[in-house]
Amino acid sequence: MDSPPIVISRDEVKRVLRYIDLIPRLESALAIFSRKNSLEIIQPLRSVIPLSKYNGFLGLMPTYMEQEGILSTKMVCFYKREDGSTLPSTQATVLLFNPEYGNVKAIIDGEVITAMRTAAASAISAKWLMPAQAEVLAILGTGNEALSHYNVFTEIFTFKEVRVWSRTRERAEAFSRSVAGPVKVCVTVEEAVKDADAIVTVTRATQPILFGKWIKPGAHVAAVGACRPDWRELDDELMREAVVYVDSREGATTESGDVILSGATVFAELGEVLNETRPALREKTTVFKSLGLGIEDAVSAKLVLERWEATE
Ligand SMILES: NC(=O)c1ccc[n+]([C@@H]2O[C@H](COP(=O)([O-])OP(=O)(O)OC[C@H]3O[C@@H](n4cnc5c(N)ncnc54)[C@H](O)[C@@H]3O)[C@@H](O)[C@H]2O)c1
Ligand SMILES: O=C(O)[C@@H]1CCCCN1
Repeated sequence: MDSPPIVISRDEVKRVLRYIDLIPRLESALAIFSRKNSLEIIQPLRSVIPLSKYNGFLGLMPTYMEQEGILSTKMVCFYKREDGSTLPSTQATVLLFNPEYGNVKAIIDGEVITAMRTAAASAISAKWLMPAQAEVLAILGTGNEALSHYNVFTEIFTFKEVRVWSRTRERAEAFSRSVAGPVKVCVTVEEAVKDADAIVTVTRATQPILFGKWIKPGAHVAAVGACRPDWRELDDELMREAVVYVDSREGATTESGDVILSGATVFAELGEVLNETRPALREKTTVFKSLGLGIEDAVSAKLVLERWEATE
């Protein structure tokens, strides 16, 4: 008889998932994704259901990676509203199936997976696109993604200064106190990004908060928020003048307000850089527009299950 699905909680995911293991799996998955071979990967564009009454969305992210033996679906709800709820604004669950028979092997909390795989993808973009001698990191936003980005960027790079900006000084100060290393609290976005080499935008803004005129030529921006076609974090000048990389061309041209409304040209997918079919123009100002991919959740969930089984 088949065994029931294993249920892996948020705390267990946090216990077993490590960037050092996750990053190589993501690099491999992004590279496979950009080869566009349906024998290797089937990952349709995310279906998104608006939850208009609650100012939110449900995204469905099925993925099949035949050679890796992974069949999964992430279901993610994300909300625009700010009504003082203590629940996270992005909540997710990942189902891992046995592709041979269709039985569910594991039901895995997706909150930490989402935060860590998104931050790891941004870190991979920075590995290839950030200036060689990067000294200053600026993080715009102080939520879950800000924390995961702080963690991975300070784990794999060495910055002389890390800055943070939030709409209120209190939130930026609380973020600065919550992390292990020193973080400079900035009162304006302009102050935070001045001469920064790497900039991470992880807000729920729907209008531009980051303007090209403030940015040092050659800086790298990992743009993570603004995941709807009418939402923005970056202004037209930045989007049009930077070299724009994305996780998925199809995703970016369907879901990203920063890409669609600015009319910017997408230069390459990150996976194409990893496959060396498109160049990494590190010396130019670069934007990595991240929307999030089912394959990232698929390989993360498989890794979580492997580590969980190994340590149970
Ligand atoms: N690209 C991806 O794969 C991916 C994955 C997860 C989340 N996201 C997106 O990243 C963003 C951050 O996610 P999170 O989980 O950290 O959210 P969060 O709610 O934990 O944090 C959001 C941050 O944005 C700030 N904020 C809210 N409205 C703002 C506004 N109008 N202007 C400036 N700042 C504002 C909040 O104060 C907070 O600091 C969201 O837009 C989310 O949808 C993207
Ligand atoms: O890929 C994801 O998980 C996210 C969730 C929030 C909105 C954008 N995409």
